[in-house]
Amino acid sequence: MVTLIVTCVQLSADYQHTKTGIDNELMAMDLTFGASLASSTWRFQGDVQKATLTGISNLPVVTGVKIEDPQGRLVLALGNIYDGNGKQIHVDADGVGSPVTADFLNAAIGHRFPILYRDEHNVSHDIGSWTVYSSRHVVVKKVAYGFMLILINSIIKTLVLWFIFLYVFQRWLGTPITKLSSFVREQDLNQPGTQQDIALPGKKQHELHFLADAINAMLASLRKHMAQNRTLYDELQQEKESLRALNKSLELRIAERTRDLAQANEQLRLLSLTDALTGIPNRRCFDQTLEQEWRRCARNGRPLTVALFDVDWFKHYNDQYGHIAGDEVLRKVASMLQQSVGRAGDTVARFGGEEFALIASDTDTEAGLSIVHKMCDAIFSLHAPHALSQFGRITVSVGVASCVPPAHGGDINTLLQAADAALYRAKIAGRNQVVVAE
Ligand SMILES: Nc1nc2c(ncn2[C@@H]2O[C@H](COP(=O)(O)OP(=O)(O)OP(=O)(O)O)[C@@H](O)[C@H]2O)c(=O)[nH]1
Repeated sequence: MVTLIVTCVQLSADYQHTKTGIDNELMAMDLTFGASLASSTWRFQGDVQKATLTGISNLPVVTGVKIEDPQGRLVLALGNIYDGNGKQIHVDADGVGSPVTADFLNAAIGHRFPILYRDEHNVSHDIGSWTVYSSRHVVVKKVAYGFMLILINSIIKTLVLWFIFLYVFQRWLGTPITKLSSFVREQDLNQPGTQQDIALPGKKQHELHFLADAINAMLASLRKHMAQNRTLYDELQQEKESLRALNKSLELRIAERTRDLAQANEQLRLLSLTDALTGIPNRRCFDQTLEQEWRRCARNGRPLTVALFDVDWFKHYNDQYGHIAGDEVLRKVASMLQQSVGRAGDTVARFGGEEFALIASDTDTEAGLSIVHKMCDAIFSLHAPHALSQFGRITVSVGVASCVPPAHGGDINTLLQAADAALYRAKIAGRNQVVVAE
């Protein structure tokens, strides 16, 4: 671009210089041809005039020439001239004029000179004027050659400068920058032990050496931080492993504790349903079992029998043998009652105090009586001495009640009350006997 601008400036100056030169040449023509033209015009020597004009028009800088009389009328012309109307025309050797296309290059530069003839008395006569023309085309043609030289010169200079610049750039900048970028690209900070620095050739005196030093420092810092990160990462992994192990052991302990808790709950549940003194189901268990069996028999339309056992004259027994002995008897009675029930589904429970109860599902009165008698016989067979009893041993009175629970409604308490009423009657009737509810 700079070359182009410089060339244009140079060309413009050259154009102006050439134009001035042509102007000067045209101006000087009057000195050369003025006298000849004045003489031939004064003497009306048309041939000489024409020959002179042909000679003038053959000059390289001249494009046209014309002679006019003192009144401004065209006398003789050759080449491109302006006529009396100011129009540009071309006059050939035969004096025939033809119009010329007006354009920038054809625009004529003319110089008009008076034709003065000095006679033998040294008197000056104005006998007309002559005008010589050149054009921009002539100037451009002259300049073109110079322009070509200037252009070629500029191109060669530019190319040489470019090659020098490229060589210097490549030698001092391109190669080191490529080396630096390859070095940075090849660095793998995740590979410990590949530590190396970059060193540029030459003395450390220009910016690229400073850049290389900065890159080396930066990489050293990055490597140091990466090593620290790796150590931290390893520590974190170890922490993670130990946490995982801890978590696993905690899970095992929780599972163990959960199992223990479930066992403890089960034990508690069993304890809450077991009578502490005798080890057989307690009153709560009796109530739950009776309710379940009541519903089951109601669904199946099956009979259900309940029996209430009460140890006879037990207050007297306690009084006679002591409370601890009384506890022992209660344990024996409970154990015997439980052992003597026929089926696994029958439930014997401590009803409260010295009272026990039997639940026999799918059992009518007759079958229930059979079981109850068997149980009473077992108690009687214990031969547990009771000095204050008329039977001399521990006996029980029993009230038995049976029903088929209704599918809807019905009241368990009614059945229990019936059994209790039967038990009361057994007591009234003399004890050690079984009474069936009415
Ligand atoms: N040793 C002992 N005695 C108990 C227990 N529970 C209740 N008793 C006693 O059992 C006795 C029951 O007496 P009562 O209700 O008068 O009846 P009974 O003396 O058996 O007379 P009848 O039932 O009419 O034959 C009371 O003295 C209670 O203290 C117990 O767990 N252990």
